[in-house]
Amino acid sequence: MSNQLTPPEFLSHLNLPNPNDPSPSNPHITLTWAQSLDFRIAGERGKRVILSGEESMLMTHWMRSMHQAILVGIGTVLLDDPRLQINLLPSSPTLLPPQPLILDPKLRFPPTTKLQIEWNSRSLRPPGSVCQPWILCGEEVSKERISSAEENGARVIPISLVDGRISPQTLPSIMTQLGLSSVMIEGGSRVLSSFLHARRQDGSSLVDRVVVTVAPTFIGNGIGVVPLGEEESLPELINLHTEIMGKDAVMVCKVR
Ligand SMILES: NC(=O)C1=CN([C@@H]2O[C@H](COP(=O)(O)OP(=O)(O)OC[C@H]3O[C@@H](n4cnc5c(N)ncnc54)[C@H](O)[C@@H]3O)[C@@H](O)[C@H]2O)C=CC1
Ligand SMILES: Nc1nc(O)c(N)c(N[C@@H]2O[C@H](COP(=O)(O)O)[C@@H](O)[C@H]2O)n1
Repeated sequence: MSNQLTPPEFLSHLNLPNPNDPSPSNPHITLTWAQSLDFRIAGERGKRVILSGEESMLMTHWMRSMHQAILVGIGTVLLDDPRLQINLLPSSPTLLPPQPLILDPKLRFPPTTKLQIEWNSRSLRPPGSVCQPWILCGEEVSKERISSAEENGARVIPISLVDGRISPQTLPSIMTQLGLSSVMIEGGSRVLSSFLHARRQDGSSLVDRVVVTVAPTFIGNGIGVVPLGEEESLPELINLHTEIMGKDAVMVCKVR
């Protein structure tokens, strides 16, 4: 746990909405990941790799605390079993974890995940220090399956799918309905790709900021930042700030 009481100053480049403002109509979207020098975010068959050093991992927890929600795809939940907590930050009643949102079209979310187990044992923890997992699934998921996930302690939000997926363009309105004004999207590969490619109706990027931690490591065989074949049409990024954090370089960018 860190003794540093405030987030790294360069995170002001995220340009987040004031948390005291009522939910804006366009919730803020930050896309973030940690990658190797060879554009990988995980090892063979999706095995989790710790790429971030101590300093940049701490920065990631600060970013989590600055957003109202944190979003990952079900692929990441099944492969990494993440906690999505802010456990590296000093304990303080003013530092709260973000609301976890899982994109899970078929509602595969198992009751054995750390996210679920930690929520179900919340009475053992300080109030507000753990959030209920909220799962966005397809409307066609059976009532039985939804009831079962809810009985296990998750909140399930059925929404209409586009090509079998939760369309990135629907996320802002879902977030507004849920009263969430900012989200940090942490991956994995397929989710990063669909949001990097996503545009608003006026042609601008759906994503407000991209924060990339680059670790001086080669992974070789592994999972790319975006799936194979989806690299060609990636948008151009405009660098707003680069911070050296320990062994890593952290870049805050805008999407052109
Ligand atoms: N180094 C890093 O920063 C991170 C690495 N990872 C790695 O990423 C890997 C998991 O990536 P993936 O298998 O691609 O899983 P993923 O986490 O991207 O989830 C993909 C699933 O989400 C569903 N989905 C719903 N809406 C979607 C949308 N709009 N776009 C894309 N998918 C949508 C898909 O149907 C699919 O089942 C793991 O190996 C994990 O370790 C994950 C997060 C961060
Ligand atoms: N910032 C960062 N650096 C890495 O090296 C990583 N492997 C990740 N992965 C992301 O963090 C999630 C797990 O975090 P917790 O254990 O819950 O704190 C993982 O699922 C990825 O989303 N991130």
